Amino acid sequence: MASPKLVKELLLQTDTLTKQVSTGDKKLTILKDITLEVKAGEAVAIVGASGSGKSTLLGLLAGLDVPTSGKVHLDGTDIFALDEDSRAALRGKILGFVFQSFQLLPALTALENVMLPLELSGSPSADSTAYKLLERVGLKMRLNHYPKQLSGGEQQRVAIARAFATDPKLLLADEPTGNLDSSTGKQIIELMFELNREHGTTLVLVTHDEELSQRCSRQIRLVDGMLA
Ligand SMILES: Nc1ncnc2c1ncn2[C@@H]1O[C@H](COP(=O)(O)OP(=O)(O)OP(=O)(O)O)[C@@H](O)[C@H]1O
Repeated sequence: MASPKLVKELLLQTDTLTKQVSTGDKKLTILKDITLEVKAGEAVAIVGASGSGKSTLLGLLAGLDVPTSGKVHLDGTDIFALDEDSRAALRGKILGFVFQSFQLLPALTALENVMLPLELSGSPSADSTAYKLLERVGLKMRLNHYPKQLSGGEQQRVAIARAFATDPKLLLADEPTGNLDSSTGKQIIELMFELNREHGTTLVLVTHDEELSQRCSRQIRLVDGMLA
């Protein structure tokens, strides 16, 4: 049993996390024996060549995918000891996500996209919180635009506002600058780190972007599914 102090300092902990998939009659090991720790407030980059297992690891850290063996402790909870509903509830409480492809809901406006996680978590002031966040990311003039009416950088700013809406302890991002030109990418990096400082959010980012990985306090490198 972890001590209360350990639980407070370690936000994320994995123990010999392994992921295998069946391809035809063969078993492919995508991740092998990943043991790592992330402390509250850290900004950590997961780096490595294409196919090294970065996105798979992020999916396991979020509890969106299930490991073949090993454990993930999130804020002191063994997430794979929970049933799916409890895991989803914990995710809603603790995690925010930013994806390479933004993943905004196309039928909702920018404001409605940011309001959604707030409404799902029962926030009584979803609209004013979402408004303030969109103002914070410089999109006050785009509240009622649909995703297709926004540029890539604007869509990613909405996605970041949405990810921070529930004030998550941990923000997971998969190639957040991957689909953006370099100057828009720089703005997105600045924004994430500003919000990281303002909210004290822990960041775990998968990235190929050298500038983004160097901004993080630590890099975790994967080589063929193993920690380098
Ligand atoms: N469901 C699956 N079935 C078979 N192979 C898979 C599956 N999921 C992932 N893989 C393989 O596992 C490896 C790791 O994939 P993953 O997407 O985690 O890599 P990555 O490091 O994020 O790559 P990239 O930087 O190109 O996005 C790849 O070779 C991929 O083809």
